[in-house]
Amino acid sequence: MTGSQRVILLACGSFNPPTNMHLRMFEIAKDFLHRTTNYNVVAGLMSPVHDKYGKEGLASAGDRIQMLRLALNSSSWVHVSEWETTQDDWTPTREAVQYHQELVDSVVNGNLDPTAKRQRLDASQSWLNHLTTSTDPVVVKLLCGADLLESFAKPGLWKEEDIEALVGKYGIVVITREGSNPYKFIYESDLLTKHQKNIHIVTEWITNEVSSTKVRRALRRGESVKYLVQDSVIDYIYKNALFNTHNNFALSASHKTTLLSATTDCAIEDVAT
Ligand SMILES: Nc1ncnc2c1ncn2[C@@H]1O[C@H](COP(=O)(O)OP(=O)(O)OP(=O)(O)O)[C@@H](O)[C@H]1O
Ligand SMILES: NC(=O)c1ccc[n+]([C@@H]2O[C@H](COP(=O)(O)O)[C@@H](O)[C@H]2O)c1
Ligand SMILES: [Zn+2]
Repeated sequence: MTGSQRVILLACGSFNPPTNMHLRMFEIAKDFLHRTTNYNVVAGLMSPVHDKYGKEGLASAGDRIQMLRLALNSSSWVHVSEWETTQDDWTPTREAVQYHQELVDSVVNGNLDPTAKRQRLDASQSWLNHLTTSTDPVVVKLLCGADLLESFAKPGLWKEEDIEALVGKYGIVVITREGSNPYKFIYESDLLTKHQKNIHIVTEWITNEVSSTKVRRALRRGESVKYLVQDSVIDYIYKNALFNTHNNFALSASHKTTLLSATTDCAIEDVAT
């Protein structure tokens, strides 16, 4: 794309576990940006939150990274960034965006000597490699659902200067979610209205209200989550007895996930009898 601005979409979240909608967000946002702006989306990154985020029922970062890797096997352009999980503590989202922007700046635009560049590329992620085929600048934007945008209003949750940096300096791409009204939310905020040009609202018409919470609930109850989560992720969850699936362990050990997911109800009866 000539004259276009290269963009990386960075989604921060728990991904506990990653659902198909987490993956869809990237496809929806990319299509929208290519249709309505001169952005060229060159990569997507999923940045799982640190264990110390402390959300109830949060699987370990190691498990969440493995699940993301499995889920992203089918994507040619979205990758996992482990950086947040390797820090000593939880990282505010502004810092996560800033880190990735600085990393990209140093490798794509920076004046690093070839050895330092090599080290940085080796130490980091393969997604950086293909960006170096051009010296056109790359900007990192936060990709999120409307609930995350609306959480800006929760008292004490976000620093004002972080919100200002996210919308003013970097930019946000927001996917609508059932029950959200991001346009109204922006209208009611002076700060967001000031930076409206940098907030891209993507109305998702093919709505899918899957959430990790609902998936965990279904798993806990031994219900099928097939077609909500990638098969490879379901396998991983059962093999590692995540999200209280150990209650259904006999079930998982004796059945292939595909079979299990399609026939959970009968399988439960089989095991019980
Ligand atoms: N169905 C969805 N539609 C739009 N955005 C979504 C959807 N599910 C998740 N997201 C977005 O994905 C990002 C990561 O969210 P998160 O890991 O909290 O997923 P979640 O499904 O909301 O999980 P939980 O139920 O545990 O809060 C957030 O920006 C969130 O808004
Ligand atoms: N002040 C902040 O930067 C801030 C506050 C709350 C959540 N977050 C981030 O939002 C993401 C969403 O997490 P949830 O799973 O809680 O919806 C996480 O990556 C978390 O780090 C950031
Ligand atoms: Zn959430």
